[in-house]
Amino acid sequence: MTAYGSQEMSANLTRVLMRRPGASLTSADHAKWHYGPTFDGEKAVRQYQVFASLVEKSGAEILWLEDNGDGLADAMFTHDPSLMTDHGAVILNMGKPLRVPEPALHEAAYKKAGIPILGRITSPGTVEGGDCIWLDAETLVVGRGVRTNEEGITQLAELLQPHGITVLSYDLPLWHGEDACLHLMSVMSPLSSGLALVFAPLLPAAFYQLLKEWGVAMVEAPADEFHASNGLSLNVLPVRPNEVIMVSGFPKTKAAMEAAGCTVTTFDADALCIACEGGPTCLTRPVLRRAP
Ligand SMILES: NC(=O)NCCC[C@H](N)C(=O)O
Repeated sequence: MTAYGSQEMSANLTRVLMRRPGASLTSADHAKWHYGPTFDGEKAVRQYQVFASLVEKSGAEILWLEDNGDGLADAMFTHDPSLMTDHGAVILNMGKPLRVPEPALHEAAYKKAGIPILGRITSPGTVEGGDCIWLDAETLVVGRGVRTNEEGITQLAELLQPHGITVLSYDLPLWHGEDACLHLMSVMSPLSSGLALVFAPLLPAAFYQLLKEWGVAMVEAPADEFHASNGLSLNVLPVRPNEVIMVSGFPKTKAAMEAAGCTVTTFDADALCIACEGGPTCLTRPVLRRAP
């Protein structure tokens, strides 16, 4: 099956590229990878298994990349090295130097699956998938920050423009610095086409105004849980519109989404997501999202 296509963020998750963590993660030097004090490789692998079973249970087909000990601990965050469009995959170029080899793994997986490659971002351009959010199928919003630069955004816009896609870009704050991970998806998680979970204080102001103009209803992520989770309380994965998977331990954020009509499933991820700075969306690269 070669099905692909995804120019939206919350339609039914039908096919997804994921990498099971193994030796590369369990042997990772936490200081080198900027992993926090709750990092525990073996526990992270167990927590990942629970997460993967939730994705499987949602009905999505998983295309697996395996961790064969290549040392790429962050490669489990498959959201970032490529972007899927209705016209094929865009192979991105990483802003975090330790992650530079990862896009080649995605390219090989897509070729094996018979999914066409639409194009590539090349140096000095950088774009990471976590900085890209489809507002609608013709509008991609990109966060310019430590991981995604102006040259990368220009390349991406040129690649997508012939397909009728407009790229809008906004500056992200530095927040915890160049070594930490702050993507556009760190401050906004789409829940359905008209609803998003946001941490407004870190949203680019003009992007916040655009969301209001487009009539996107915003659920505010409670600040205390956002800070306590290193921002991961906000990173939630829709498997269907208004049906999401999130990290456990943040009841106020969960309740806020439920009050907005969402069904929320949680899993424990202190050693995996909180420590490694990436949540459920970051652990998945949607290959096909299909409207219900
Ligand atoms: N899309 C995301 O926010 N991905 C999280 C990636 C975390 C990883 N440790 C990184 O620093 O790139």
